[in-house]
Amino acid sequence: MRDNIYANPHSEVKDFTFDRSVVEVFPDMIQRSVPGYSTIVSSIGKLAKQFQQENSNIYDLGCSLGAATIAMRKFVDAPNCKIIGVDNSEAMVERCRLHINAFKSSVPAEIQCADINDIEIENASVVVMNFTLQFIPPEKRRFLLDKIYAGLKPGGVFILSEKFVFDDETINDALTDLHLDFKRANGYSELEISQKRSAIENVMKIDSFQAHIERLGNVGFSHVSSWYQCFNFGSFIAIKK
Ligand SMILES: Nc1ncnc2c1ncn2[C@@H]1O[C@H](C[S@+](CC[C@H]([NH3+])C(=O)[O-])CC(=O)[O-])[C@@H](O)[C@H]1O
Ligand SMILES: O=C(O)C(=O)Cc1ccccc1
Repeated sequence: MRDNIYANPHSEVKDFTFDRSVVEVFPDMIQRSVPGYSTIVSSIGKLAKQFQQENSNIYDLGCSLGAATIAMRKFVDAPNCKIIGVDNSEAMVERCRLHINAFKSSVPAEIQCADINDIEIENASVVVMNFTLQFIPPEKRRFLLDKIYAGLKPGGVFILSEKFVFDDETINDALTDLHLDFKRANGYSELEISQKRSAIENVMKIDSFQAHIERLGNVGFSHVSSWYQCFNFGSFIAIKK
């Protein structure tokens, strides 16, 4: 279904939530809003194959409808690997379970409805946060990343995709303009762009590209790099020694 949630004027633009109305249009919304999304999702599947370890867990934190989980199930083939998807939106989890069950795979996948700040991360070869950290309160991010690092096995990988702000204002303006043109080219009106920006401004707090790199190093990851960027969106890999 086409995302037209902000196509008409809202008398009051409420803070964005991943409710049932968003779930209904989510594939369209994220495809038309996040540049490079489908490339990132399919590559996450290939990265999971590169870093999979037998007898381990693979986490998809903030899984939404399970796009990254489904991509990983296509590539993961190590013995006794289980994918654990977690999301705190009941509407997302309900629909995600239907999506996962619609794809035949020998890789077990379990979808939990929970707050990722409250769950255990253990025996992990791969942890994915595909555009999720930006919705976690900033003061909770470091503790969550420390938990992810502690729960990863040696040689494990953390894959983190985010929207970025850039410290250099000239660069930030240029890449933001490219993103807005991307949305316009995908059929969003100025009204939709403006109302969506208002809806997410209190609930989606983005960090700088540099802050992500520095924090991942401070958390303890031995190898950290950006592996994909499209305008002001992109993805990092961080590998535990
Ligand atoms: N504290 C939390 N605990 C659990 N889930 C949360 C929390 N906060 C937010 N979420 C969930 O994180 C997801 C963010 S969307 C991820 C896309 C997906 N990864 C994809 O690859 O398609 C990104 C976007 O829409 O831009 C939503 O499903 C929230 O319910
Ligand atoms: O950054 C934006 O302009 C977005 O629209 C990102 C987004 C995509 C999907 C759900 C919430 C936010």
